[in-house]
Amino acid sequence: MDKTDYDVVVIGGGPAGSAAAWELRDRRILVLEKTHRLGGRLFSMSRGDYWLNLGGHLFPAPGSHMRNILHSIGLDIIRIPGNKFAIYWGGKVYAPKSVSALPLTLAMSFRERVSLAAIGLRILKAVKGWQQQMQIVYGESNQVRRARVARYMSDISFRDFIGRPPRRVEQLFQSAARRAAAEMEDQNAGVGVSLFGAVWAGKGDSMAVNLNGGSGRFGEVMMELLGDRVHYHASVTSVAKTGDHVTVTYDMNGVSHSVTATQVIVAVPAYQAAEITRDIPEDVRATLRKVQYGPFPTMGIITDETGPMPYDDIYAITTPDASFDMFFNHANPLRTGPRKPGGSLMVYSGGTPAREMLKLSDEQIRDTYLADVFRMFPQLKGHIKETIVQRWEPGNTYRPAGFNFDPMLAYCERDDVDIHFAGDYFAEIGNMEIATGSAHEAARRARVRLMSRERKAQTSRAADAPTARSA
Ligand SMILES: Cc1cc2nc3c(=O)[nH]c(=O)nc-3n(C[C@H](O)[C@H](O)[C@H](O)COP(=O)(O)OP(=O)(O)OC[C@H]3O[C@@H](n4cnc5c(N)ncnc54)[C@H](O)[C@@H]3O)c2cc1C
Repeated sequence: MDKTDYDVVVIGGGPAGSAAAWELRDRRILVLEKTHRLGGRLFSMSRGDYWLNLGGHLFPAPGSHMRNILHSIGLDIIRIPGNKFAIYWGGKVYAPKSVSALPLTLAMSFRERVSLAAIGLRILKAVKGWQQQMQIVYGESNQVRRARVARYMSDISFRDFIGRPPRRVEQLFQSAARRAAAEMEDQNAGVGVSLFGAVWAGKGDSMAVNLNGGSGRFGEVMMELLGDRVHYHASVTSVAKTGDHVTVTYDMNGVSHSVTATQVIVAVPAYQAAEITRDIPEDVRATLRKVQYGPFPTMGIITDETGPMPYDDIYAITTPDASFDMFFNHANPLRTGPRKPGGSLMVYSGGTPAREMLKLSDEQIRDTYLADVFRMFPQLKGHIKETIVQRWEPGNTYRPAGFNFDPMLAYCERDDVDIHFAGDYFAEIGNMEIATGSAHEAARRARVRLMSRERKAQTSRAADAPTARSA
């Protein structure tokens, strides 16, 4: 085996690429990241007592890959005490103690109430089924478990599952479903159900924590720890097998570079992986191309109010009556002692409204979003200190009804490949846990393959070496 420049080259420095690199840090590694930072779609910026959040923010439960990595790189999580299923409806914010109280509390007609309760019961039953699929079965690999969860209610769309309720009820579910970055028609029923399952699990709520200091801390600390093993502004254009190694070509500051590696982990969104990776089976490339993503225009807001606000005890509000679908109060986890002045909010849209919103300029997006923020909370007028609009394309990945990911799963089972894949598209809906979990598996496969090739090289060197007698 000829010596390559690196044992492993990791492409993309989002949660998946950073996690893979961290796991393989004892090896000769190189991370190629096309932007100036690590963290990908986890992104926040420190602002005094608060942080301005622009990307992913809800972190998974103890025992998850993400939590294990946070622990090993010395980052703390903080609990989110606030309500996560509040609704802005007919000009009022409803934040009942239990999600089951919503059909009884929202102002609506009798017909709408009955419809909302009936769909709610059906979703609750489906969430129970989803939770069963999520259970860990001893002896089962993570990949098999994930594939099982992804197949849950994957044959029909969320729209078919919900049916055609009265218009106002439909708007409510439409807005909630857009957290998957897609309309109800476009995502399968399992995706929609998992969205409700993540926040509707009572004490077992699987997403009840934030990263202290903001989700951007993940990438910032990874940048410090991985140091010069990362090249920034390095946009990979090709990953190709050359003899017994892999050649990675990338553009950096307008100059084309090439490096060789024994193993490569491709940790970029699926459609980009399909474009840059040569020498993979055509059914795997076709599967990567079919993975769906929807955009998320997001706006982070720093406020400078000096007294309490009506949303202080709320973390998330679904907003069917606004130009955005979700409103988040990122200061909620910090409202434990005396209330400090100021705050941090975020709003975003998904699905069709997100695509429409992205046709506007940043200023137009800001003005449209702010008009609705003021309609919800007029107390905020005169207290907006800073806004930043972020255009996430891709925003999130989701699976449509009938999507078949089996070619990629079969490829991952093979023990004769040197190009591995990781990313949030390994699940029915994208999230940081899938990104880091699939990265852990890709890193393990790369390490096994490296070790086996090193053993083979050692054996052949030993066989070639002249023995004492023949010498
Ligand atoms: C607004 C928003 C809210 C979200 N909320 C949550 C949440 O609360 N909880 C949760 O778990 N998830 C959430 N997510 C999803 C989560 O952020 C993603 O699932 C996660 O970031 C995916 O990680 P990844 O590494 O697979 O991809 P990414 O984060 O997209 O990282 C990919 C990296 O690859 C780089 N790259 C791309 N192409 C190339 C190339 N050719 N060469 C070199 N580098 C390249 C990119 O610059 C990027 O850094 C949210 C996402 C958004 C946008």
